[in-house]
Amino acid sequence: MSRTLEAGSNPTADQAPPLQHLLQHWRDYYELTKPGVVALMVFTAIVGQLLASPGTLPWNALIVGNLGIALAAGSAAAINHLVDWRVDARMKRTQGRPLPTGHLRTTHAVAFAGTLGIAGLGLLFFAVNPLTAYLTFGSLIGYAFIYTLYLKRATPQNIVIGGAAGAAPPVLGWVAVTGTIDPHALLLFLIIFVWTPPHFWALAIHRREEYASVDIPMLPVTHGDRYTRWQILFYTLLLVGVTLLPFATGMSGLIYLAGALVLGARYLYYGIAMLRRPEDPSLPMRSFGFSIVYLMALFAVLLVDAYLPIVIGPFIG
Ligand code: HEM
Ligand SMILES: CC(C)=CCC/C(C)=C/CC/C(C)=C/COP(=O)(O)OP(=O)(O)O
Repeated sequence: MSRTLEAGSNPTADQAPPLQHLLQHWRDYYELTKPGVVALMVFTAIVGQLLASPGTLPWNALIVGNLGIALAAGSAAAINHLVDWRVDARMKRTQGRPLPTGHLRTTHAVAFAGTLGIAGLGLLFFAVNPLTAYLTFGSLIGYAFIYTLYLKRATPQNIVIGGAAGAAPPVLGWVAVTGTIDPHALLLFLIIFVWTPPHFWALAIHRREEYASVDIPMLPVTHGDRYTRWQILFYTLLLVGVTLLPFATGMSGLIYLAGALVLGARYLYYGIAMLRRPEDPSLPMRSFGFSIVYLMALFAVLLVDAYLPIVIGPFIG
């Protein structure tokens, strides 16, 4: 077996005492947590928290709650690296990760994931509220085990179903403040749930050959490039419809409506362009990049819409 296929063969990782080992390899551990993804998830959780408590800052949920959610999500991401390291070693995009390269041993990664998970869920249970801890635990199991271990390898609908775990953070944030599941929080869940397929399938089109080579049944592998592009357009249209719901239900106002329409129009442009110009190899990854800007901006606009009147209210009487 080649060295890149032996997870955890690095001798310096073996011998150093635990603290020194952590300091030496902090970058590898950091990478295990998928920090970019977790950062956006925490942002959506913050928006959930601030919408749950207009006008007052829910400090405990903001600080302890988000720390707990980030630790649990980082733990789930590290378990995903552990479950997938053999597959990751065979795909160009992922072969430089800490486990396939042998920068970290699997036993160390197991200890790291376990510590993060217990710390995160413990914080949520004891210092926030039990319901937030239960729901976060469900999301962790949903992503790390149900999606990664089973769905990812079983069906091209893997990311549609598995997307539920990644869509949970605004609900987790909301529950961290109120202790109950609010229908408005479920609207935010629905937005991320419907956003996930166009987010991921654009990347999957670009990486179709890699997924095919490791027998992961992503939609472009099982149903082809063109069918996936139509599905992306279908979900983007659905997304534009779903993003109107916060306005339609009176949860958000005109600032949000304008932002959602402008962002939705841009996202639809990518969906249509990908169908009209299948020969343009740059479009799928540009659409993937825009999906991240889109979600960040949409949640930022939700916040601006809710807080602008509170912030400028005193100045305009
Ligand atoms: C099942 C659901 C999801 C799947 C399959 C998925 C898949 C992916 C993949 C394959 C990448 C590329 C990682 C790389 O660059 O190697 C990625 C990046 C990213 N995803 Fe997702 N994603 C999902 C859900 C989410 C959710 C719910 C969020 C946030 C709310 C999110 C935010 C991001 C961000 C911010 C990046 C860029 C990370 C970076 O460049 O560091 N994703 N996603
Ligand atoms: C507790 C809680 C909120 C949990 C959420 C967990 C979480 C970090 C979800 C991330 C979703 C994601 C990046 C999926 C890609 O996995 P992949 O295996 O398809 O992608 P890869 O090939 O890049 O690893």
